[in-house]
Amino acid sequence: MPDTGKESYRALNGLYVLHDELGSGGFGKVKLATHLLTGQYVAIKIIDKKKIGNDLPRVKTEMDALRTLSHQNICQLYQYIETTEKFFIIMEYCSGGEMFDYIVRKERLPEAEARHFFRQLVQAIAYVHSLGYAHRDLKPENLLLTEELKLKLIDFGLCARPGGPGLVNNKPLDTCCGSPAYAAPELILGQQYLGNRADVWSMGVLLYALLCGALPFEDDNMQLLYRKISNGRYYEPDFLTNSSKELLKRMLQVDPERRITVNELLRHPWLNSTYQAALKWQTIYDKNLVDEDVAREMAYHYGTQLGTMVGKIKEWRFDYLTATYHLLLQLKARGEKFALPPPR
Ligand SMILES: O=C(Nc1ccc2c(c1)CCNCC2)c1ccc(Br)cc1
Repeated sequence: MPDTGKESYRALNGLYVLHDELGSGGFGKVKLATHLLTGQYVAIKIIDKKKIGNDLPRVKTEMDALRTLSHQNICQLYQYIETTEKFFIIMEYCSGGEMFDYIVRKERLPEAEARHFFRQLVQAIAYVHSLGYAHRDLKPENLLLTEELKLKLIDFGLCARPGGPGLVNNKPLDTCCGSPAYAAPELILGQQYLGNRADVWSMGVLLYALLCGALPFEDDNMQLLYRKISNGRYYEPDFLTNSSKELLKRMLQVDPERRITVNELLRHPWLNSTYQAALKWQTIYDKNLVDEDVAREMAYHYGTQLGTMVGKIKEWRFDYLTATYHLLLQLKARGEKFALPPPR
């Protein structure tokens, strides 16, 4: 009997039910699924080991990053299942879909709306860099939106990690990666580059896309595209305000030494105008703090003491228990009732 695919999904039996496909990335497909115990939607990235071959290290890189990163603007890892044939990466479902589709639908965003999203991206990247990571593949397809139009960063398959091949913070990196249209000049020229500064360039390309509904550097011919990026000259539509033009100029500096840094970005007037609170980039989550209401509901369901359940949650094993905790916490944060069935 040919493998209907069902067999290789048996690791999900009783835990998740799969629904339609949400997208297929470089690594495999992402499917919508239901987490059975809570009835909540999740996104499951399914990676076939045979198909990724020697790209396996990128999956490990992403998993290491996702285990460490926990931030309000980063798509949360819930659970990770490895079988002989597949990886199942169970993630937060972002029902608003990709930022790419959002921009296409609206053509371009008014400055205030672009600011609403860009502030969240800067917060996510400031947090990622503070832990010594660089994302290195920033593009609209890797920015997802929740129902409440919160921004969530995904796809750390190309990120540079601390102590990896060439550190991130002000240490040279030499692996070329990411999507050319968003890639920094120093990166496409194959020079050694700093992950943090390359991310700022990509964020500049993203800000241009948000504000203009087009890319600053575009050409079907790869060589011509590379030349445009290396020259760093781009069209400034008349509808751009002077402050937007000034910020784009600071971000799309060909010389990484002259490019604005993330720390300067956090304080830039363009990001902070019309907002009282300065950008708070730190994570709102504390791995040592477990929500007691959620833990109590889980202790009831699993028939354990509250203290025992809190201890189990704090192990952060990214198993079904971790997924259940995050999903109940999300329900509580949305002010919805969260209850688990009584112990069997
Ligand atoms: O939620 C995700 N994608 C998604 C959610 C909703 C929609 C989309 C993608 C686009 C397809 N149309 C429906 C709207 C998602 C979550 C995590 C990862 Br990794 C990759 C994708």
